[in-house]
Amino acid sequence: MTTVFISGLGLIGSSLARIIKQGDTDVTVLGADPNDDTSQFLLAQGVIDDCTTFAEGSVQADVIILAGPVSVITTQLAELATLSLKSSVLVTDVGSTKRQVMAAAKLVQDKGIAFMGGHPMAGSHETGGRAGRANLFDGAVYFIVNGTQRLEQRQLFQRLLAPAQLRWVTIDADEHDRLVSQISHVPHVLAATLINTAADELKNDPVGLKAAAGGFKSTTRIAASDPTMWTAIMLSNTEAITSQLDAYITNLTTIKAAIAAGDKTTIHDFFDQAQRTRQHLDHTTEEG
Ligand SMILES: NC(=O)C1=CN([C@@H]2O[C@H](COP(=O)(O)OP(=O)(O)OC[C@H]3O[C@@H](n4cnc5c(N)ncnc54)[C@H](O)[C@@H]3O)[C@@H](O)[C@H]2O)C=CC1
Ligand SMILES: O=C(O)C(=O)Cc1ccc(O)cc1
Repeated sequence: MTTVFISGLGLIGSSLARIIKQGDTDVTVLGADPNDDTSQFLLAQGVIDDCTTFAEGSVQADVIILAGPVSVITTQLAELATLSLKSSVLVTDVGSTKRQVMAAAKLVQDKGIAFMGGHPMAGSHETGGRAGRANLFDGAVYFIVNGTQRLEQRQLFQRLLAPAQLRWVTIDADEHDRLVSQISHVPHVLAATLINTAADELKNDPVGLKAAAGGFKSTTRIAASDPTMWTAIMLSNTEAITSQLDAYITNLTTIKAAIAAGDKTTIHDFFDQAQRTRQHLDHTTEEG
C-alpha cells in the first residue's frame, strides 16, 4: 500500500490525483487545500481518499507532491524540513520554475529526505480542482530535475502516473528555467500585454474586443489564467524572462521600422520565417 499526499488540490494537483486513482488501486491519496469547497468536492468524487492537514498528510506519506503556487512550494519545503517524515519518503513538486524550488529543497535534502523536482508541460488557463482532468497531461512532456531521489523512488513516481503516458525528460534547473521562460513564461506576458493593450486602446469603441476573430482568441487564451500563479512564476524566473523580453522589444522595433518604411521584403521575410517555423511545430507535434 502506497500513500500519496498532495498539497494543493487545484488544476494540477487534482489532475495528478485523478491519474493516480486511474492506475494502481493499492494507492491511498490524501489531499490538503485551504479551499474547503474543493477538498470536499474531490472527496465526494472519490478523487482523494481523505482530506488532511499539511503536517498530518506529510508524515503519513510515501510520496509527497507539492502542487500549490511556486511561492507556496518553497515555503512548504522549509516546513517539511521541520517534520518527522518517513525516512523513505519522496518529496516532489509540480512548480513551473525549478531554480528557486531546487534551492529551497536543500533544506529537506540536508535532513536526508529525498527530493526530485518536477514540472508537467501541460495544463490550462482554467484553475481549481473542479477543472482538473485525468487526461490533462496525456502524452505531454514531464520535466524531472534530479535532486537526491533514488532510482526506485523515481520509478515509483513514474508508475503512479503511468496512465498519462508522459514523456519524461530529465533537465538541469537553469536550463529548464531558460527554456520554459521562452516557450511559456514570456508568451504569457505577451498574451496578457495583447489583451491589456487592445482593451485599453479600444475602451471607447462600441464594438471593440467583441469583434475579435479566432486568431485573437487563440493567441490570448492563456491570458485568462490565474494571476496569483503567474505572479509567483514571474518572481521566480525574473532573469530569464526579462532578458528574453529584451529580444522581443528588439524584434518589435525592427518590424515596426520595416512597416513604417514600407520595406516589403523585410515584412515578407518576417512572416515567411514565422510561417515555416509554426508549420513545422504542428508537424512535429502530430508525429510526437
Ligand atoms: N496551470 C497550469 O497549466 C500549470 C501549472 N503548473 C504549476 O502547478 C502549480 C499549481 O497550479 P494550478 O494547479 O494550475 O493552480 P490552481 O490555482 O488551480 O491550484 C493551486 C491550489 O493550491 C492551493 N493552495 C494555495 N495555498 C496553499 C497552501 N498553503 N497549501 C496547500 N494548498 C494551497 C489553492 O487553494 C489551489 O487549490 C503551480 O506551481 C503552477 O506553476 C504546472 C504546469 C501547468
Ligand atoms: O494552457 C496552456 O496551454 C499552458 O501552456 C498551460 C501551462 C501553464 C504553466 C506551465 O508551467 C505549463 C503549462
